Amino acid sequence: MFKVLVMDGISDMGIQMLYDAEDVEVDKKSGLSEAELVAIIADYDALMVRSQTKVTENIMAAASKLKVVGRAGVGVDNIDLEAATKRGIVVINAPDGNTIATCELTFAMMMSVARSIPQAYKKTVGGEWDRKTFVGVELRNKTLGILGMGRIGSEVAKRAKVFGMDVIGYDPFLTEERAEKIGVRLGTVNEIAAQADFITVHTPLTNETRHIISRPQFELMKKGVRIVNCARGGIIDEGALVEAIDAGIVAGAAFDVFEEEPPRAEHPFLNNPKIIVTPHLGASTVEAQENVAIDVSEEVLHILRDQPFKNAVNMPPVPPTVLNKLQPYFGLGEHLGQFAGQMTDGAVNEIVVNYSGDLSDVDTTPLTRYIVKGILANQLEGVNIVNAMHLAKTRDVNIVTQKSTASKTFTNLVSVTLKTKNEERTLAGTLLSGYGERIVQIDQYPVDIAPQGNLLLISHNDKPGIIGKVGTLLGSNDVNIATMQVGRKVYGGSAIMVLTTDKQASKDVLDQLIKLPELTNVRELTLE
Ligand SMILES: NC(=O)C1=CN([C@@H]2O[C@H](COP(=O)(O)OP(=O)(O)OC[C@H]3O[C@@H](n4cnc5c(N)ncnc54)[C@H](O)[C@@H]3O)[C@@H](O)[C@H]2O)C=CC1
Ligand SMILES: O=C(O)CCC(=O)C(=O)O
Repeated sequence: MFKVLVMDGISDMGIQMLYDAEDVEVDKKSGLSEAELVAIIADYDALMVRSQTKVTENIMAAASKLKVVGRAGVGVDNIDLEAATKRGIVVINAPDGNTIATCELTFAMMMSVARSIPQAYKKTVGGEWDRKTFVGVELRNKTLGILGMGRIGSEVAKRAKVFGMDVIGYDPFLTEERAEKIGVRLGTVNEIAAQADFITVHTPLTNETRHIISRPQFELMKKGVRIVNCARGGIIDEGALVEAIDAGIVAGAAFDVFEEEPPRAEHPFLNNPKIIVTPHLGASTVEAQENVAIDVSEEVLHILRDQPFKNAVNMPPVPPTVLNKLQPYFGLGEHLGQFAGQMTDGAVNEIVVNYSGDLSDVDTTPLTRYIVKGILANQLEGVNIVNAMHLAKTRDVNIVTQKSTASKTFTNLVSVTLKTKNEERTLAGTLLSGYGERIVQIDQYPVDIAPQGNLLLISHNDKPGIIGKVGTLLGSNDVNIATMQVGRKVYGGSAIMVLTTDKQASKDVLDQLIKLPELTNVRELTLE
């Protein structure tokens, strides 16, 4: 039974599938301190949060069973990604579910700041009928500058066009073609600062975007500009904004997010009549909360059940077309890794993976993760596809990936070479239509083995009668042979024998085998 801890009031409707799952037990809690989470987290296989809970290194360190942290939203700045990656904990988010909600809040903020709606409301309910103070501006024919033209920024741009606005966008990843398609002009941050009547930001908070709008940009701005931030506190320099309002440059600002949340009672935004604020409500619609909770619940279930998942933040994204092509090979990759890892002794210095045929024209990094996971799992505990590359790097294992266009015999071939100080071993496998995974080469020997269960890998000198001797010895020790493969390059030379057996041979049986004079090496391998 998997235990899932759901924090921060994530929508019950959205997590219904977790309540319905027979292999999952859900605990809902909120407002726990770091120490309280540290005390209980070891019980849980999955943790789901919004932006309130900070998932820190201390919490991860105590989370001995935790496989996944699910963020019901976009930004993962409340989760220590490095700590998660180190421990093989997958961090997933729900990037699509709250786009429209946040875009619509941005628009609501833009219109509120254009017409001073919150200020007018406050006066009216206070008994004043003031029709002079609140003369606003229209959006039509105004220039909107958008920093960050991803999901939310693009949706804001579309709506702004319908309102008759001229839109300038800045995003290092926005191509001219895409900008043209959305009907947006490209501009630099400073061009936007100089030309816009409204500026809204929709980037993540990174080293590049922190204070991307600060004093030098405010100094370029037209008098009367209005500023909106529904992305992250810190993208716009809060102190510089207050100065620009006092200097009469900025006519109004609307902020949903703060450098420190919740803001201190004496925060300068909270008593400034030109600044309207909301408590990080961008994603707070019934629809968005349901969407993100459904998306995250689905992914959490996939991860707990060892099924493929897509929105991992601490692993590079895999485009669906690539994933479709690679997914059938994940099992083969892991088995090749497990096999290769158990074929060698001593520390691995280098792993060389060669992909040929069908796999040579796609980014095979996700498949390499499975291979490396299989190899390291022989030596280390807690290896998974999230931390496999990281663990290899921290152990100075060099990973080399090669591609060759065609294999002479197979339409696809994955070969793995492990180099240690003393040896170099190679293994190759393929996916055969109708037969599934096959190992087709061990070192220089051609073989045909299904990589599963218990295997005995025997090196021997090719002599008449050796197969009989091995069979008799195993039989007399009640080890039933399921399949047997023999490979050799030349008659009478060195050869290998690979047996699959119905149960593991005991240490005693292995000792008896190695005493047979024709055998030079015996290894038992277990593939999961
Ligand atoms: N207020 C709220 O409740 C919510 C806030 N957000 C915030 O909004 C942000 C944007 O969300 P999405 O549009 O879904 O993300 P997204 O990833 O689709 O878009 C972000 C865009 O920012 C661009 N970008 C990155 N660095 C940049 C830079 N230095 N200068 C200009 N552009 C840069 C990226 O290229 C990308 O196109 C999130 O990172 C999150 O922090 C998201 C949802 C709700
Ligand atoms: O969970 C929330 O309400 C915050 C949403 C947010 O900021 C995000 O998705 O990045």
